[in-house]
Amino acid sequence: MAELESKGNDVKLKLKQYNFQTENVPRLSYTDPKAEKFISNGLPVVLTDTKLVSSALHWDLDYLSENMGEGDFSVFLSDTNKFMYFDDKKIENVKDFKQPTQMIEMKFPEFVKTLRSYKEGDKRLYMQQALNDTVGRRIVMDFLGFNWTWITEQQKKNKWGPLTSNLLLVGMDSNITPAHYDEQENFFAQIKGSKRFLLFDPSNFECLYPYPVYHPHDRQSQVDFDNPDSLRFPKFQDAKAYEAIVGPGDVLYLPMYWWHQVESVPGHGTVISVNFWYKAGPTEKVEYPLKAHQRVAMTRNIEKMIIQALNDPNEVAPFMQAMVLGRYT
Ligand SMILES: C[C@@H](CC(=O)O)C(=O)C(=O)O
Ligand SMILES: [Zn+2]
Repeated sequence: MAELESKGNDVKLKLKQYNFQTENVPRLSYTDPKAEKFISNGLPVVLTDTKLVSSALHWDLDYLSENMGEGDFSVFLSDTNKFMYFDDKKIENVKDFKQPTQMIEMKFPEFVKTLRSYKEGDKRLYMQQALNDTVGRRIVMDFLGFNWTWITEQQKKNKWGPLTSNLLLVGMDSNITPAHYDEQENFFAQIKGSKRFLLFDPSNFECLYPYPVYHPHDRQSQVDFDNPDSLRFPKFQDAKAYEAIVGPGDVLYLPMYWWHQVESVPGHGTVISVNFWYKAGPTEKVEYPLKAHQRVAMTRNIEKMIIQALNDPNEVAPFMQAMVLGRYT
């Protein structure tokens, strides 16, 4: 991370500038009592010395090519540098849905070859694959070398559910995962290169205008950060952003329901990360006023009920308008 800090201003210059204000996410040692407090309060924090993935800091394209085994890896192709997630099981709900990316299965060496032969104008690539037991022995040893003692202690202390997956992310610098939220707790470990996170707490729901729950882009923001439509999304200008730049060895605690846009910092070549997604813990006792993430969960449940009851996504908006317009507005 020091290398990145020494170029602090350059990095800022290379990073896209947006019109919302940003505040820095704290960078703390995991031994700092404040760090544990942030995690237990569901607030983002960058932990600088957990050694969570120290056993993988030597990972690079050649090493992974030799040791990732014979399995297939999901590689997303995009005509732009944006890789917006979509749920293909929901495509049937939206007429003429335009897939923003194509996903192809590749062996790791083939992915590396394609990545290395990339030239301007080609489709950009982003591999996103949950680690599984098809990987080679060396990767297994590296994986077993993760700091499971610390992270399992965090899981227990915060009463999270089970670890659901470790997503391996291997992408080109400048790749962007547009703003979205996930319904799992996340320790995001950076291995090679750097990533900039723009984070928004769950109360920004009204400023980030997520797609409807039935939409393939459920949980993703409708707002194009590069060209926000202030007529359709007038509250976007009120969004309150936090910023974190993570480099090799850094771990970002990314709380469930927190919005994040993730930008691979230009000029660092291939960018490699592994995340640790944990199921939420048991629903805490409901206290009033409701917390923002509880309101988001409630909104989602109500939308799902209406979608199921009407059995036609096209009837949802008119139904909700009839319920609200002229009665609650
Ligand atoms: C996939 C990742 C974003 C990225 O690293 O491009 C993310 O959204 C997450 O870990 O929740
Ligand atoms: Zn995410």
